[in-house]
Amino acid sequence: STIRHVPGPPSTSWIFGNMLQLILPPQHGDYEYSWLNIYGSVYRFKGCFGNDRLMVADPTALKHIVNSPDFVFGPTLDILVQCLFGERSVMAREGTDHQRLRAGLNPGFTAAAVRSYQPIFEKVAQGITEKLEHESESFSTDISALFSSAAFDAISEVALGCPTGNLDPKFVKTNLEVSHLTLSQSASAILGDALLGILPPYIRHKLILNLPTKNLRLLHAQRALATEAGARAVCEKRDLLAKGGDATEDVFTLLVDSVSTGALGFEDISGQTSLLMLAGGETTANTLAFGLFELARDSELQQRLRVEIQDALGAATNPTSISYDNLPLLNAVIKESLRMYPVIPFPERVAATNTVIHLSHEITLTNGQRVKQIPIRKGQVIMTGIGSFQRIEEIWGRDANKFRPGRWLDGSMRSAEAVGPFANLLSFSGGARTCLGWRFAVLEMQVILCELLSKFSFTLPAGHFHRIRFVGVLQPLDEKGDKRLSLCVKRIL
Ligand code: HEM
Repeated sequence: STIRHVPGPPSTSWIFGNMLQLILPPQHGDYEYSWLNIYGSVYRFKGCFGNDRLMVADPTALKHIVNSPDFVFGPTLDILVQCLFGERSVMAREGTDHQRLRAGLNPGFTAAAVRSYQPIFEKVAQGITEKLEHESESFSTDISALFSSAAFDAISEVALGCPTGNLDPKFVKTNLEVSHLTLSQSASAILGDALLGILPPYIRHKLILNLPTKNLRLLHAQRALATEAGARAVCEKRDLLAKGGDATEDVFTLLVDSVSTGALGFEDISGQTSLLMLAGGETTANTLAFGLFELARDSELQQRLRVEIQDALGAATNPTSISYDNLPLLNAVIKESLRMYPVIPFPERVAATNTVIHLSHEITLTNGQRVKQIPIRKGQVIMTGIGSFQRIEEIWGRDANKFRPGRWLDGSMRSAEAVGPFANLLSFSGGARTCLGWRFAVLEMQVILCELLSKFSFTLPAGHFHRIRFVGVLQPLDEKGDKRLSLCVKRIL
C-alpha cells in the first residue's frame, strides 16, 4: 500500500510504536511538532502492535476527512464516547441519525441563542472575581482549578438552567472525579485502548458496559447521574412552559420548547447532559488557562489588552451592553490560544471504506514517487492533526510556534483553505461534527477574560513550572503530575 511508503519517524518499540512519543512526551508536541518540520504535513508513524497510522495536517486533506462520511471515529475515541457520554449522546450517533439529532439540538447553539446567554456568563465571571477578592491583595492561585469550576458553573446554568448549588451533590462529585480520571493517561492505558481497539465495535461496546473495573463503574455512575439531572431539568421546563410560566434563557428551555415541532424527543435532550457537562467544561477551562498563562508571561501584551477592555467598559452604557466581538486584541488573544493550544489536538478517525485523500501539494514517498493523493484502505487509522495544522509555517507564518496574537491583526498570515467554523482554525473541528458549542465557548472566554483583566493583573510565580500533556484533552500539570497552573494575582481596582 502507498501508506507504507509515506515517510515518517522510525519506531523503537513493536508494542507501543510511536504512541508514547505522541501521547506521553515530556511536553505536549515535543515529537509531533518536530515530525511536522522533518516529514511535512502528512507522515506515517507506528501505532501499537506495528500498525501504520497516518498523521494528517494538510488542509486540503483535513477538509476532506472532516467533511466525508468515509471517515468515522477511531477505536479510542469510540470507547471514550461510549463510556463518557453514552449511546444517546449526539457524539455517539452516526449518519442521518446524527444529522437529525444535531439539527434538533441546533436551536440551543445558534448565534442568537448564545447571545441571549451573555448575562449568565457575566454572572459566572463575576463569581470568579468574588472568589479572588476574598484573597489578599496579591497572592498565588491555581487558575486551572478556578476555570474548571467556573466552566462547570457556566455549562450547568446555561445548558440545564440550574446553578451548580442546586444540582445533586453526588452528580457534582462524580463529574469532578471523572474530569480528574483523564489524568490517569499512562502507557498501560494506551495499551488497554489498543487492545480494546482490535475488537469489533459490537463486542467492544458490550465489554465496556460490563467490565467490572473501578473506573468504568465511576463512568457509568456519572452518566446515570447526568441523565437523571438532565431528565429532571427537562421535566421542570416542560411543566413551566405548559403552565405558561416565565421561561428562562438556557439551552434546555429552548430545546424543550422545540419538542412540539417533532425535531426532538425529551430523551434526546436529557441524553446530552453528560456530553455537554464534560465536553463543555474542561475544554473551555483549559483554553482559558493557557491563554491567561501567555498573558501572564507577556506583561506588555496583557496591559495593551487591559486598556482595550477598560476603554470598551468605559464607553458602554451598562456593562451588559458590551459587544465582545468588537474588541480586536481580545479576539486575537482567544484565536491565538485556540491555535497554539487546541485542547483536542489529534482526534482519531478510521476509514469506513476504501477511499482516497487529496493533498494540497505533492509529497515524495520513500520509493522516490511524487504523489498528490494517497489511497486509503478501509480500517486505516488516521490522526486528524489539528495541532500540527495550526503550526504550519507556510500558513501561520515563520514564527508559527510562537504565541503572537498580532498575527491575527497585521495581515501576516497567508489565507488558507477554510476548514473550521471559527477563524479558519480546526480547534473546534469541522464538517458534520463541528463542535456544537463553539460559539458558547468563544463568548464564555471573551466574558471571563474581560472580567478578570479589568480587575486583576497576572504574573508568573518565581520558579514557575508547568507541563502540558494530552490526557483526554490538553491539560496543564505541575511537577507531581497533578492538574495545576499557578499564577500570581494582584488586584488593580
Ligand atoms: C474551547 C472550547 C472547546 C473546544 C476546543 C472544543 C472542541 C471540540 C472538538 C474538536 C470536537 C469534535 C471532536 C471529534 O469529532 O473528534 C467537539 C465536539 C463537540 N463539542 Fe466542543 N469544544 C469546546 C467547547 C464546547 C462547549 C462549551 C460545548 C457545549 C456547550 C461543546 C459541545 C460539543 C459537542 C456537543 C460536540 C459533539 C458534536 C457532534 O459530534 O456532532 N464543546 N468539540
